[in-house]
Amino acid sequence: MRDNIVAGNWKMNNDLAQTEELLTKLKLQMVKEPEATVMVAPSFTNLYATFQALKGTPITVAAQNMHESEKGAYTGEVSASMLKSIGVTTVIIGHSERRAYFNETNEILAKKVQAAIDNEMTVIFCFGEELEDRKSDKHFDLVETQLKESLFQLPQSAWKNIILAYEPVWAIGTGETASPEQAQEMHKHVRDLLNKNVGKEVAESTSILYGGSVKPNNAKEIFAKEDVDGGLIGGASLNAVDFVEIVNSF
Ligand SMILES: O=C[C@H](O)COP(=O)(O)O
Repeated sequence: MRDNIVAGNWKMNNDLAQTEELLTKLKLQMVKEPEATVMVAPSFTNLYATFQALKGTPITVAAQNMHESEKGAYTGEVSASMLKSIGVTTVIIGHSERRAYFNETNEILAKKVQAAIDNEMTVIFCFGEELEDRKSDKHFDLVETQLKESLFQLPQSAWKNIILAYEPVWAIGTGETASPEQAQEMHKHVRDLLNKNVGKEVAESTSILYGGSVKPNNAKEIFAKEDVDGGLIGGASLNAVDFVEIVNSF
């Protein structure tokens, strides 16, 4: 039995006052026992306040990124132990925006994942193809390479702390979602890859989220697919009513 998960990635949005306002609304709207594990990922400056505000609620807090080193001269970076010191034990790694704008390669991401696992953190690992890759029918191979080069070196025991998030780049923030069938097709491909490269148990137990323009009006249909175990939500997670409606789509 896999966990259903809905995670809101707030990206570089909301200052402290706006974060507090959103948290107040979320706490009011969210049902006490949601059908899914619910997470939100605010910016670094709002992590501590978010963690404190959500204590005692069913919503957990994730960071949007971390550095692969434990400490040192890496100006502007944040380590796993720093996150853990404020109670944050989940981190998004490999988001396409990090890959595209901050040159995060599969190799760097492998190091980040390893550092997170060494620190007993949970990783939401993002991967997905660009439109060009899909048009030239390379999307399955590209995703295989992303997973192979960043994750398949992990021991089986690490996989209980890995959540996967398939995010086709062409569907992020564009209003264009992958169809539920396209999402299911890729998720099934990923589960087959897990089966082949890691093992049957991991393939069956790893949650694979879909991300890319998930909204209240399409979440139900996407989440209903057999191999889709929830969503990583960008834009719609900034609105408490929309986000809660997505969470309630299971
Ligand atoms: O991390 C979330 C994804 O990038 C999806 O963003 P979006 O829902 O705004 O398309």
